[in-house]
Amino acid sequence: MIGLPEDISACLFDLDGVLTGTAALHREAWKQTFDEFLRERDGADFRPFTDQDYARYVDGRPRADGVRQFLSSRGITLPEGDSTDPVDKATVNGVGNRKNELVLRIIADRGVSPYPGSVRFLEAAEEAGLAIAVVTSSANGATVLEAAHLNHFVRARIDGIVIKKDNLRGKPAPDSFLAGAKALGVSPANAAVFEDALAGVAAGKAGGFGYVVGVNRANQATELRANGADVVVDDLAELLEERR
Ligand SMILES: O=P(O)(O)OC[C@H]1O[C@@H](O)[C@H](O)[C@@H](O)[C@@H]1O
Repeated sequence: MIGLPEDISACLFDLDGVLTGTAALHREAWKQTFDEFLRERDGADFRPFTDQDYARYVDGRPRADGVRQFLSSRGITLPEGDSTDPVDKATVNGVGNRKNELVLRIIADRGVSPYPGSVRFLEAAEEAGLAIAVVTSSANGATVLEAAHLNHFVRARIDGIVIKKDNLRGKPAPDSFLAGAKALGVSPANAAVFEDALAGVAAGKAGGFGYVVGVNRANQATELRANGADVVVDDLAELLEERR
């Protein structure tokens, strides 16, 4: 009764941009980080980081992958460094640490709100007896889930910390979603993936999941379909309305 195929028994939700409005906060922190980096490197007439750069190279991917992918699109390669690098060090980790410092500050200042339509959908999924996992590339997944008061819906969480610890390939590879399905004890064919990022719907498609729901938060319905979404909605509550 919740707008999913009959044989779906589990839901794997991305977090930022699917359940909570935090994708825009990540994008803002990334823009400030990369623009500062490029200004420092190229001077005042640097080419700024755009929304399209975010969608193509950064959105949905683990932090370090986002740094590498975007910089490589500008012909820049940095040494990896390590997780203790200061925020002004020109390494993949240094740039990532700067972004994390900014995003945590933005989250603390503005707070985290869940999308009301997503909360309604979570309630309906729970009531329908579906198993629920959150699969996010963010190492801040636990903090965001808790701040949004959504923890009680979630039976399993695969986040950026688990991805690193278990050496999983980041989205668009399917590994994190496959780990989510495994944690819930369901096969991919019986699980639905919910994603707002192009790399995320691509991961759902690559993993052979039963249904991939693209959540269109950034005016990219066509791209979500092209990258693997079976259906695209602007808000998860639309799925509930379809079946009324
Ligand atoms: O830097 P974090 O919090 O570990 O997050 C990694 C990525 O997590 C994803 O959920 C976001 O879509 C990306 O914007 C973000 O870069």
